[in-house]
Amino acid sequence: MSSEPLLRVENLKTQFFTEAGTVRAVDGISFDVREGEIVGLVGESGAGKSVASMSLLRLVENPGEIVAGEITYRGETIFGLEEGPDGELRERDDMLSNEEIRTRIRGNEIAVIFQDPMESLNPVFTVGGQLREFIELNRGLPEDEARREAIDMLREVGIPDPEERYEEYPHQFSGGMRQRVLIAMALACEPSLIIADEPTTALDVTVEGQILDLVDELQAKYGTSFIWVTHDLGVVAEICDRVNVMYLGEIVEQAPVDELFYDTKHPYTNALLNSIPRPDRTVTELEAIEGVMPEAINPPSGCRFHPRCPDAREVCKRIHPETKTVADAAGEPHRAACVKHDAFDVGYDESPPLEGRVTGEDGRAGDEADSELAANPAGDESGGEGSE
Ligand SMILES: Nc1ncnc2c1ncn2[C@@H]1O[C@H](COP(=O)(O)OP(=O)(O)OP(=O)(O)O)[C@@H](O)[C@H]1O
Ligand code: NI
Repeated sequence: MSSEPLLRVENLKTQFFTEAGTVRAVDGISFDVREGEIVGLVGESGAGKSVASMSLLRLVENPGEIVAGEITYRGETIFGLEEGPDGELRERDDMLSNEEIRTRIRGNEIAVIFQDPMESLNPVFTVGGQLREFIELNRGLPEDEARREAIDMLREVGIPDPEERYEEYPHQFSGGMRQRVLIAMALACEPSLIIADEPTTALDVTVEGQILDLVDELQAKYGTSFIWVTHDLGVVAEICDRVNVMYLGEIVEQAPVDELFYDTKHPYTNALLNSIPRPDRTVTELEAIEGVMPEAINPPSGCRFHPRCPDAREVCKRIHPETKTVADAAGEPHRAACVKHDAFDVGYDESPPLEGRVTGEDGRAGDEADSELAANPAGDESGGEGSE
């Protein structure tokens, strides 16, 4: 906490202006990444994880736009707005130009790894050739030196016989090996930060485990910081130091990884945890999270999670909670956006449970509600996960 973080994101908002309405994909998130740590960005599909990641390098495309917030990397402004003389918001003078982002930051300082290596690798060129060219362009090395470096990098990420594999094409590599190539490419310019957007999601569990081990190893060796995007809390447990849980464009819980798992403060995180297998729990059946995530065009009033939340009360429909520090996690703030915590003091304890909710043994009812609906706290927003 003492030194300035590597990357600081404050109140970032990114929206898509579509015919159906404004999609508030990222809606005021704040987090930071320190030197040498792996920070998780976790949440269900549509939570805004990828849009947040793309925003960090100003890669959001039309009809999307960053509309608010500040992104600072090593004291430099990647994004920042100020009020102009006409009262309108305008980009700050000290904001890096597109040219500076492209030549100085992207790849060299902050690299990105995406889920699908085939999108990042060109099928008609050899793997080695692509890596070599990337190194030549970004590090200004002569061809033979870049070639040696590329082979070293392939070896470094655990590709056997790198000299021979250098000459092969992407389709000759397995999914896991392709992902290793992308990691090599990301590492090639020795960036300080790598943003990895679900890079292991398409892989089988064993290969995923190997890649995560590799990342752990490389992270320790190079001291690279990572932002690791995933919907999988199992992955988070394996590699992250600190975690941000996203729901409908917002960060609803933020904590060091152990605190997130063992002292969970947000019901959504709890629901996510209940939906994965855990070695320290004997669950016979995995619980699916009730309901589906609503659209980011028209988010629910109050707490956006309230229609699916087992702890929701009337007050949750009205009050939109900011993310606040609700506990101390060994000197680190443990933050959550849920009014059931004392830090909010908005009358949660006195507030009646939401109408039509199953609240326990006595709350069952609603005469015309059939058993399926009554068993589903999310009511008509249900994704059809009725238990019987
Ligand atoms: N080009 C676009 N135009 C309109 N809406 C978009 C666009 N890209 C993303 N969105 C919307 O922004 C929201 C966040 O999407 P995002 O891809 O960041 O989710 P995610 O958390 O990465 O999900 P996933 O796990 O499926 O990758 C979603 O509601 C999505 O529909
Ligand atoms: Ni995504």
